[in-house]
Amino acid sequence: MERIDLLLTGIGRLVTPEGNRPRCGESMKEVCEIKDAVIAIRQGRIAWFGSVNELQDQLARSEIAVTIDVGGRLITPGLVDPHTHLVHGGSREHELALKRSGVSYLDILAQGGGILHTVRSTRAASEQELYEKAHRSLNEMLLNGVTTIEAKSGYGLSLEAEVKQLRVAKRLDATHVVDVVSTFMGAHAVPEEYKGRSEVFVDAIVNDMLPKVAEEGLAEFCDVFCEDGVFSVEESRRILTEAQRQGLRAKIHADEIVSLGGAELAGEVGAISAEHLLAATDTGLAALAENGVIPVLLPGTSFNLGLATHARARDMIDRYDLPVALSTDYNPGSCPTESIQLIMMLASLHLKMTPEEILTACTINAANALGRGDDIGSIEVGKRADLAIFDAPNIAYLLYHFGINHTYGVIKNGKPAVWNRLLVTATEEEEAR
Ligand SMILES: N=CN[C@@H](CCC(=O)O)C(=O)O
Ligand SMILES: [Zn+2]
Repeated sequence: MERIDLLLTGIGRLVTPEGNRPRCGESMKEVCEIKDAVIAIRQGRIAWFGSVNELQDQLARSEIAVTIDVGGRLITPGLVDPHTHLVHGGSREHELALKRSGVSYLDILAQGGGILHTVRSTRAASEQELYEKAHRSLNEMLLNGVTTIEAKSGYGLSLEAEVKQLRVAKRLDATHVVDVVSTFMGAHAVPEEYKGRSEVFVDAIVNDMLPKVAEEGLAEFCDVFCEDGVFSVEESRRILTEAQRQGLRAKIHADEIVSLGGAELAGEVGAISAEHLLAATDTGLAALAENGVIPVLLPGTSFNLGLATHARARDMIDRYDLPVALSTDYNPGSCPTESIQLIMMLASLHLKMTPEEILTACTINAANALGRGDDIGSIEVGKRADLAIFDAPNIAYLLYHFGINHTYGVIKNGKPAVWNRLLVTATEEEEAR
């Protein structure tokens, strides 16, 4: 007899992209769909899955510890959110009136607000305060069906405060059921004490911060806000190549507002992903395609900033054969939402992506944007049993019925982490600490 720890039955529809690699262009639409499915889980991983009718022999040969009937619901891989600014202090609702009166995002930053406001709040917050705030956000994400996220630093902008943010992210990864992948983003803005001396701040990033982050293993990735008035292409190149030399993989906030050449740089340095890309040129998109860079699109940000333009997802998929990923960009300024389901709806509305493309973008392509395509991002034998269970008949319904949370349950590492819409793991482990 084959031992099975958990058997999920009564799956009305199982939908998943296939394989471990990023799904490019046309192939983003190809998902595997199984009606009346079952999933067997052993030691936190998928043992086997498929149509219940075709698995009768397998079922008869199994010794099943626990069976849960999911009542005809929809199951997908656990969603992956590959671009968040999870750990930060404070909030910025006071900037709402300014934004509504037409002051631009970059002007608010140039006036010492925006990211710099959050830098002041983050520096002033204790590690415990940052931890508790981020923990609440992680719960929201989990309740949305998310099982792995990326978290960037970049609101410390000093060695001490960046390390504080990254330590909080590490602690969350250890204590919270959602996996947290860390990115060092010391080059998020030039802090006030370095105003007009960005080259000196870049020296501090390269000579002081990066070595500390690399030595303590505080982050896997390094990101730079390559933008007009923030970090130039030359400065971004210097930081990212130095980060790569020290063992971190490159990510770039590229061509978000101005066509600066961030996408071209992403291609040149062989970044794992390039994010935003609203203003990316054709040359930039070609550079991503030629160098296997994953475009991570953040439609919540263009929506919340009230921009008339959106990232060219259709061109990326149809003309450049790119593997588009989607993310919340959760942060206190340009996109204060943890809701990946809202982002999925906006990807349908503004980016004109199909339901299948959106699922692929939020699972296997997002997993690859974090270098984790072999372990998560699809329902596959041997992969981690991270699953989202939705109160929906099919994936199109998730985009159609908007503004609500469709998640009924979440299975993380083979165990229920959300059930009947409620958190079931208040992480006993964490409480014991
Ligand atoms: N654009 C730069 N960074 C974030 C926003 C950070 C903030 O406004 O606090 C982003 O990805 O949108
Ligand atoms: Zn961002």
